[in-house]
Amino acid sequence: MIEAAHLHKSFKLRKPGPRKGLRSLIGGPTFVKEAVRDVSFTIASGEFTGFIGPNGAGKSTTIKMLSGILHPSSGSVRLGGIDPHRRRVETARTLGVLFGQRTQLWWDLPLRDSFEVLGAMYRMDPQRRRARLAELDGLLRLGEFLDTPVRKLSLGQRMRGDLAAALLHEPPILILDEPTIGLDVSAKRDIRSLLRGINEELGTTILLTTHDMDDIEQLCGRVLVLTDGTLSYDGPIGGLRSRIGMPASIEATYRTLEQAQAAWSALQRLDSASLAAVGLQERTLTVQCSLEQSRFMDVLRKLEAYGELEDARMREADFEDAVQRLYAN
Ligand SMILES: Nc1ncnc2c1ncn2[C@@H]1O[C@H](COP(=O)(O)OP(=O)(O)OP(=O)(O)O)[C@@H](O)[C@H]1O
Repeated sequence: MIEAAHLHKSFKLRKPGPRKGLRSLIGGPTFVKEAVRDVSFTIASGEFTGFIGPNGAGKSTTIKMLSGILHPSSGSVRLGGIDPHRRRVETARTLGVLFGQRTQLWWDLPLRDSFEVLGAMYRMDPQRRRARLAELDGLLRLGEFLDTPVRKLSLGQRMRGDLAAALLHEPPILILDEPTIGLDVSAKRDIRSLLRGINEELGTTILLTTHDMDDIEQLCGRVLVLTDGTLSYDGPIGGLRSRIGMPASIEATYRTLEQAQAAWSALQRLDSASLAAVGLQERTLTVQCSLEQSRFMDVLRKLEAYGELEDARMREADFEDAVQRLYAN
């Protein structure tokens, strides 16, 4: 459904010139910025895929190439077999796009009127538009604010309206850029459950770009990680967890202070990639380990070599932190 083959995009930029005032506009020497280096992936119909990466990794540039706004310097894109840059009209029919940071609705118009304008832009038959709106109303619960001007909507309501606007013309593919940005916890939960419904009930293929790892964990079967213009990971979220190592920490409380101190100094000397002592507070030792939860008992057995344990608790690694570490490396 979405095919990207060896996508590459570079921009020719000019360094600021040494001169002051108007003459600085002439600028210095040019250089090439490679925003996307060599990205290939195929997304099948009905997949819900996450697209993540640190700031400046090239996600927006990739999305702009997928949606036909930018032409790749080399490589190719096909959306349902269509080249989005050459066939703009068919692409507009195939694709719905939502940018969380801006709206495609008319600020002063009631939501209902925005849909009328969009329906006319997509040359939808009014009867078909009304039927589709009724379907989207059932899914996105628009009824309560359909007659409210967009500027008076809460951010969560506006996002629901924007989702309906992106889906009005029944596109089989939806590209979302930060659809939960700025929302509070409950509105985020709401939007996520609506996105799940759109994917499952309408069968829409979704590519989701976000900096919110909860979006990815809760929605995406597959995740693409873009770092410095190249795909550094493409696979299921579980595989990303094991790739990162997902260090979990265990807090183990020994019966005596001496035992805890003995364990602390022994583990400090131990040069192990899978087990590291990271803190000692009175009788409680904190260790980090890259093992899966099923091997918690193995770690406990190692810790018991230094003395009897009174208590032990495992803290699951935070996915968000782990992904930030992955970007940093
Ligand atoms: N039109 C442009 N002209 C010049 N450089 C650009 C242009 N668009 C993007 N870039 C550069 O390309 C690189 C990738 O930018 P892009 O916006 O695609 O990253 P991103 O992953 O979407 O980042 P963010 O998460 O911050 O939105 C950046 O270094 C950016 O400055």
